[in-house]
Amino acid sequence: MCGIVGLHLKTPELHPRLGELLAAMLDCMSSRGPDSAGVALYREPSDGRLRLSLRGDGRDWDALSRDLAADLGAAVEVENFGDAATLAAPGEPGRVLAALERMAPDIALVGHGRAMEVVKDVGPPRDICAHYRVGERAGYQGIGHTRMATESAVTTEHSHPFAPRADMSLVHNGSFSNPATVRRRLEREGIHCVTDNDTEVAARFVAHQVDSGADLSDALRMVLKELDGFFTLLVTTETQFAVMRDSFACKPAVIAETDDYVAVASEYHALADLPGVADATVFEPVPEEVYTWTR
Ligand SMILES: NC(=O)CC[C@H](N)C(=O)O
Repeated sequence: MCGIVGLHLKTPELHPRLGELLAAMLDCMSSRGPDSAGVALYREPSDGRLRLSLRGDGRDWDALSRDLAADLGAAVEVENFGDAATLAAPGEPGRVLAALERMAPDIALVGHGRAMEVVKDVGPPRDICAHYRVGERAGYQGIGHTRMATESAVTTEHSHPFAPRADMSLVHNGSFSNPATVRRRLEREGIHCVTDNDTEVAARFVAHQVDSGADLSDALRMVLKELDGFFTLLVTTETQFAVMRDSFACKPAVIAETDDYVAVASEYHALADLPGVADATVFEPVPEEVYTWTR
C-alpha cells in the first residue's frame, strides 16, 4: 500500500491553510501505511535564505545555528523539533552546505532549498504532523506520504519524501523491480544513494536527469523507460507539481482540480473535505501520462 497526497494551491488566499489541509489529507491515508510518514512543504523564499531540513539524534541545534551564523557572518534562524530541526541560513547554497558539512558531518540533510522544507519520521501521520507542527505551516504546495515498507527498513532515512536536489521532493506508492540495476548505473555517474530504498533510486534518477538538462516532464518520461515496477509518483520542484503512473496504473490515484487548487491522493476520501471540492473536476490520471502544473 502506502498513501500519497499532494496539494498545489493556485490561489494565495489558501496559502495560510496549506499545512492544515495537507495534514488532514495525509491523516485520511493513515490506514494505507502505518510505518512512517513525511511531508515536503513549499513557501515563498525569504531573503535568499537556504532552508536546511536536518536530523541528528540529541543534537544541540541552537549551538549549531550559532556556529553556522558565526561562520556565515549573519543570523541563522532555527526551528527545533528535538532530533530534527529546520535552519534558515543566508548565503550562497554551496557555501552554506560546505559550512554545515564541515561543522556537523554526522548530521543527515533530509532536504534543502530556498522554498522547501521536509519533515519525516517513524510513526503515523497524525503524530508526525503534530510533532512537526505541520498544521500551522503556510505555503503554496506540498506533498505527503504514509508508508508501508515494501523494499527496505522502517527508519526515518527510508521514509518519504526523498529530496534528491535543492527544492525537489518525491513520494511514491508502489515498488520498483530493478532499483539495483539503476543504482549501479547512477553510481557509475557519481550519484550515490544514502539508503537501500527503491524510491530513493527513482528520486536520484529524476534529479540526475534534471541536473543533466532535462525538464521535469522529460525526466519523468525517462523513469518510464528505465525503471520497472509499479508506481504512482508525485514530484515537486520550486515551481512545478507533477503526477505520473506506470503503464499498469494499479496503484490508485485521483486528482481534483478547481480554480483554486490541484489536489492528488491515493483515495478520494482524502480529498472529500477540501473547500469547494464538490465543484472540482475529478479524474483518475491515466497510465504513462505526465501531468504537470507550474506556478
Ligand atoms: N507501499 C509502498 O508504496 C512502498 C513504497 C516504497 N517501495 C518503499 O518501500 O518505501
